[in-house]
Amino acid sequence: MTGNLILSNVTRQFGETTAVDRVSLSIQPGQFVGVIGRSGAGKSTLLRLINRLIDPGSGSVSFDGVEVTALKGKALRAWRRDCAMIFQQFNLVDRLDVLTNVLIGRLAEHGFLSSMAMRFTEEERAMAIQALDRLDLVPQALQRAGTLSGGQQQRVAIAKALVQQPKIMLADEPIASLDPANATRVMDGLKQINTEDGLTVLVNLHTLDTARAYCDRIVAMRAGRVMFDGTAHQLTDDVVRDIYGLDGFAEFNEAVTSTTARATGRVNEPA
Ligand SMILES: Nc1ncnc2c1ncn2[C@@H]1O[C@H](COP(=O)(O)OP(=O)(O)OP(=O)(O)O)[C@@H](O)[C@H]1O
Repeated sequence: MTGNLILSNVTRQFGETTAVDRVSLSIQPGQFVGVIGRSGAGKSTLLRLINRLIDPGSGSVSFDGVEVTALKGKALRAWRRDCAMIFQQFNLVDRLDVLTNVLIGRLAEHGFLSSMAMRFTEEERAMAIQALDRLDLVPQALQRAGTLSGGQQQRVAIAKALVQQPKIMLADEPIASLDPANATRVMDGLKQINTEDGLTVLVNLHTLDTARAYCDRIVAMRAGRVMFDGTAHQLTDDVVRDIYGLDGFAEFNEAVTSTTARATGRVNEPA
């Protein structure tokens, strides 16, 4: 098993809009990949195509040589468990405690009846506590999720994703609604898991400085197309201006605090 995720010429339209336009990417196991782009660039659609929340109009998504777009029934459910997804709005059950929210990540392993009864084994509880410990959330384990800060809730969502024992972690703008301090803790949590477990992480981001600080590889999208695919070092300010124009550059750079290395980037012209 290699853990290679390969997208070939993936396209998805919504009416007249081509949300994702002939995207080809090959993502090796253990990479920390940031997908950047302005609102509407196709970032969310790309992640949803990978975990099959939506289907492509054409093209192929494969993982370890298995065609993901052809999966059905049990195999599709297994794939959704293998590729955990984290959302901007956390997707926790506010009235349930943190530990139970994390355990919900195990439900894909349960049959219908034990899911309904929310019965979990001691081993699963231990796994959930361990995941919470990695994200510094053990003291909050019995607190209602809705009473936590946004950053803590997002870290609970990461713990919940971890107990799914995924092969790849997808995060759709996980820090878009957080203040900088909480955003840093969430990104640190993702990076720690990536480094310690070798788990592939694919994360949609709005700001350049975050992508440059955390990602081994940055994919920049515009109007559904991949316009750049390279390292943070290669994604110079000049390259960003080429792709997004001056307005886009200013928007991306709102949160930029550090200066950027001046290296030569690779820009793919749209076909
Ligand atoms: N379910 C849908 N129905 C119709 N149009 C859609 C749907 N999902 C996405 N789109 C359109 O596809 C394009 C890409 O949207 P997408 O949400 O993937 O972009 P994004 O880069 O994630 O933007 P944002 O940062 O605002 O979430 C947009 O024009 C959007 O309006």
